[in-house]
Amino acid sequence: MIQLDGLTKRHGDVLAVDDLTFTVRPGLVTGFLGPNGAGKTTTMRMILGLDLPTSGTATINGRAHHELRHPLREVGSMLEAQAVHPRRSAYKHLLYLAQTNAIPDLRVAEVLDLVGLTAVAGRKAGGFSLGMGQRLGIAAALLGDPPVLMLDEPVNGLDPEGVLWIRTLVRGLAAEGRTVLVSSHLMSEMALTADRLVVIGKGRLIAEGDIGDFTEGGAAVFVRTPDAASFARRLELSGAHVQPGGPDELLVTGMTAPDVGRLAAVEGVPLFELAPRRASLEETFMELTRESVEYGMAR
Ligand SMILES: Nc1ncnc2c1ncn2[C@@H]1O[C@H](COP(=O)(O)OP(=O)(O)OP(=O)(O)O)[C@@H](O)[C@H]1O
Repeated sequence: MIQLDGLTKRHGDVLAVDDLTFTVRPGLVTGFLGPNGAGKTTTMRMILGLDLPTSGTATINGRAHHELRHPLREVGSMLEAQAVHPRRSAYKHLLYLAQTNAIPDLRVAEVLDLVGLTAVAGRKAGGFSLGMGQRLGIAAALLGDPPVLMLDEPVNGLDPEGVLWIRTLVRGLAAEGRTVLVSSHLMSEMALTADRLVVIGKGRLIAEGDIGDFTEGGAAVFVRTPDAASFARRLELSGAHVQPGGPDELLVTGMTAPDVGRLAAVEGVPLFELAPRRASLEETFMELTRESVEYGMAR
């Protein structure tokens, strides 16, 4: 479990992270979302003890990072900037990490296999493609078989096969009962990967909840009927909100699809289409972060 309590980081005039309090639970993938500059990386760096908070605390399974006896065995991470010596082979890189963290040498071969790098383990990491570099970063994160994992934008720049691989891996790690925090600005990706979302903007918590909560809020009902104008008036009299669409089309909010259908039946209105529409995660995210993005652009 990762627990943040009033976590705050100030860089001069910039409040990069502003009083963040939330919990990342085990057994789930938690997506950490926010527009560029929202403070995701800074938050992850503080959890990992790489940046000191101005105030507040971040703990991993109840302890601050500096209190962890074998950090790599308690939390694995991959931040955007990869610290790999370019002339060192993937195998040597992982072996060095293992030996400095009291992890058995044999585990290196295991994680290389897990991420599909066994065949290129002897090659210099400097010559790796982006996708291979990400796999090596993940191998390092998994080296200590940690119960907690944090990945900063792991799918950035990957091809579809790489994206699918990360998605499957991350879901598998959570299914094993691990705590998994994944940052991203790709809402569509999080919709497929995450169970829960924490959304931040301007360093502040904007929303937190199960993935379904983010799409249900904007639920609407699409209606196609030749009596659109009169049915719209009837719907509004019943308390729904109606937006006209194309010819014969209505978008109804504030009423469920079965209730719209029942009202049409009572009124004798022919329906050619009646379909619940969930707001996409992308739309909900844009709506939630509009203010912080505008603020960001005005700076
Ligand atoms: N070392 C630093 N010195 C000064 N300002 C910083 C420093 N690190 C981050 N910031 C600022 O803090 C804010 C949050 O940055 P951060 O990198 O954490 O955001 P992010 O959500 O990870 O964004 P991105 O998706 O663009 O990486 C930004 O305004 C950034 O410019």
